[in-house]
Amino acid sequence: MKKIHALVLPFPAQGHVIPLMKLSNYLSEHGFKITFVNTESNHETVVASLPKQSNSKENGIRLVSIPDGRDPGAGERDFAHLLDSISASMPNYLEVLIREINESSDDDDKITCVIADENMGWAVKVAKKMKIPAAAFWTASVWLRTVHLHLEQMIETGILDSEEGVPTQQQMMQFSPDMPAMNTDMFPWTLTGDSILQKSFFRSIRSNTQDIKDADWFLCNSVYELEKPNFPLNKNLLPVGPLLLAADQQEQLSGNFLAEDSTCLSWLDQQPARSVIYLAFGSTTILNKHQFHELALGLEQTSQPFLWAVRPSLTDIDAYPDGFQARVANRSRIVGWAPQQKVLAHPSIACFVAHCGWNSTMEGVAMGVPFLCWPYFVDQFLNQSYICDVWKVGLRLNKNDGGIISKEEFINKVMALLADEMIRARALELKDISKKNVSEGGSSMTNLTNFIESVKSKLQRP
Ligand SMILES: O=c1ccn([C@@H]2O[C@H](COP(=O)(O)OP(=O)(O)O[C@H]3O[C@H](CO)[C@@H](O)[C@H](O)[C@H]3O)[C@@H](O)[C@H]2O)c(=O)[nH]1
Repeated sequence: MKKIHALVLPFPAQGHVIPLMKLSNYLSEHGFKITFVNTESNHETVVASLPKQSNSKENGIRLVSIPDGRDPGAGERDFAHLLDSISASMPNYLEVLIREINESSDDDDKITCVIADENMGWAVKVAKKMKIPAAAFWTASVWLRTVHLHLEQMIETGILDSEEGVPTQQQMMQFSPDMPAMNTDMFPWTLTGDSILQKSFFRSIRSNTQDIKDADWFLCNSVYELEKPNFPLNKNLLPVGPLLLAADQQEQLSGNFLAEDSTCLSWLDQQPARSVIYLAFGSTTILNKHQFHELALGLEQTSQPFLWAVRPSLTDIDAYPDGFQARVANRSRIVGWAPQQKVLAHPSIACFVAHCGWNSTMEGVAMGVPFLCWPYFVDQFLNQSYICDVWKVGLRLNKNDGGIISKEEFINKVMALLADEMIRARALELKDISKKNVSEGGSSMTNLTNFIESVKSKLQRP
């Protein structure tokens, strides 16, 4: 029988590379050979942060790269330019890569299936043109995908301007009677804080949503029970989440862009059960100096131990209050990049102060940890609404009139969250639901197994 060789293509951002790498680890352990395609700039960071002993070939995952089409030295955060150059140049680079691999391989080694991030929906078209079966993979909430699937309808009915996706007026939208109504000002592409980016983002969402339509399979990193009302609106979408790194598999690749600082795990071992506040803001959040300073003071004034992931680009290097680190040294750990999944699973963690990126949301839910929500942009406000209003496993932090989450607000909400037994109980219920889904016979696990079988059977057909 022909071996399955999947080419996996994430959107080139941390919150996309990680879940597709988790999926790749799983598939490689179930007989797939994986060629994982990064853009050239991300390739170096992913390879550099691999554990020294890891050998991606042995894992069955080969890391390769293609250009994203931007000039060398383009700004890391110039997302608008990135979105435009991806759609202009990457389809061609991808086609060339697939041809090169197939022409230099024997029959058993040719690419037999493409798994593309839906944010790279054009890759489904490339695969189809080359007569290769394709799966589309959605990395965010199904709720967000529902909104995207309604874009053309909202443009036709005049709710959205077709150029920039700006709502023509503020109004409440409800896509399913069993979901909360959302104000049009929560549409993620309008929450980028930059009109050029908004336009590119909207254009990219529209074309990707069209391009994925011919995919053979649709997968997402979610859990059926958590997003039930959205599935009837997302035909054929199979939830396979929460995707996690296997706790006992040291050899799995993480896809991190920064090296993990695992020294915090032994520090966590020394802390009392359910005592530590864990704070992490994903890969793109930026806190201005004033906000960061205020948060640090708030942390100092709670008497709780805390573990804070402060990536180098989170804030200015001199944003800490004078003497802060020395004053909190005996009850805190600050790391550049935490081994987040292991941290959230640790019994000493009491709560998760999170920016509500979808991966962090899924990981926190899977580990049964209550959330304090600090959304920054795009879909994170929708995810906050899930956490606080739908699942009821967390609390919101509100900004003051100056646009800042004050230290008083932070302290009050941390204390309220730690004392809230209902939230704690509900978080444990969701943990249980998530765990069942990814255990043998659970719906996510069954979907993954069926996907694998379906890919195999497609390859056997002449
Ligand atoms: O110190 C850290 C901080 C984060 N992480 C991991 O990094 C990932 C971060 O992903 P996510 O929580 O989704 O945040 P972003 O990186 O901000 O993700 C982008 O992509 C997501 C998925 O599409 C969107 O939901 C977000 O809004 C978008 O910003 C997660 O797996 C975390 O476990 C670590 O391992 N260590």
